[in-house]
Amino acid sequence: MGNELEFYGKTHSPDIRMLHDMDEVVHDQAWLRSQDNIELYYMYRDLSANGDDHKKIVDNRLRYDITIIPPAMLSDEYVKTAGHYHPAVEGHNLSYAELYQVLEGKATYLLQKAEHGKIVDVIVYEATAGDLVLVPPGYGHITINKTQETLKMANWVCRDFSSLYDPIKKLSGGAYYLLKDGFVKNPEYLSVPGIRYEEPHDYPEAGLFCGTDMYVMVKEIEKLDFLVHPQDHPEIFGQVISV
Ligand SMILES: O=P(O)(O)OC[C@H]1O[C@](O)(CO)[C@@H](O)[C@@H]1O
Repeated sequence: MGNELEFYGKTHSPDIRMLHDMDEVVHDQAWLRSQDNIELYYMYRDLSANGDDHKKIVDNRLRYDITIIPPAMLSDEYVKTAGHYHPAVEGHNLSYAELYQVLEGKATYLLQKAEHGKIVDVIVYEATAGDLVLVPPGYGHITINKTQETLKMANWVCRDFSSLYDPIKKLSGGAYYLLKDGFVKNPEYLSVPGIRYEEPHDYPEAGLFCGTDMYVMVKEIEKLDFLVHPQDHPEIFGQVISV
């Protein structure tokens, strides 16, 4: 109770990520073991403004979610999502992408690309309200709220797959932890490159612009096909795929 979200006049209840759902990925394990199982963040999945929109979204194999992450410290670490990768699109060695937009507050997005068991790229985006961040194929991702404000963000993603949590759980979290003093490498990873900091930007090829509520893409939903068929969209993924 008390965590409902209003979206276009309808009330939605969240899935709640609890602290002990995150046992494997929290930096301070001694602290974690002494803690009660508190609520960390709230996921409102498969939202739509009305039945027509919902049909369009489902017919196009998409999903629109909102996630709310209140400020919190996990001992010395800023609150974050559990983190996951996406599976490969059937018949291709390219995994599904995902598009985020910050609605309120500020987000730190950590993206990491694994190849043959090694991390070959780490990107961090600092995003504020209106900013878009695309998680390209091949990248696992974690969202961190390092502020004192609640973070509210939305995502568009293909609805036909389950996220892969094990690769990040097995290595006790992402390639870096964001602690009070800044990013520190996770020693469980054998070799990790330095962080590349990138700025959120528009994706004009897909009609996506920072500052415009990306839910409105439901009106031209075919432009989000790059989330369902990334292999057909070198105009969006050409550069990142070749990193
Ligand atoms: O699944 P995690 O790593 O807890 O992250 C939660 C986020 O992932 C999503 O499931 C989409 O990837 C969102 O609903 C939510 O923002």
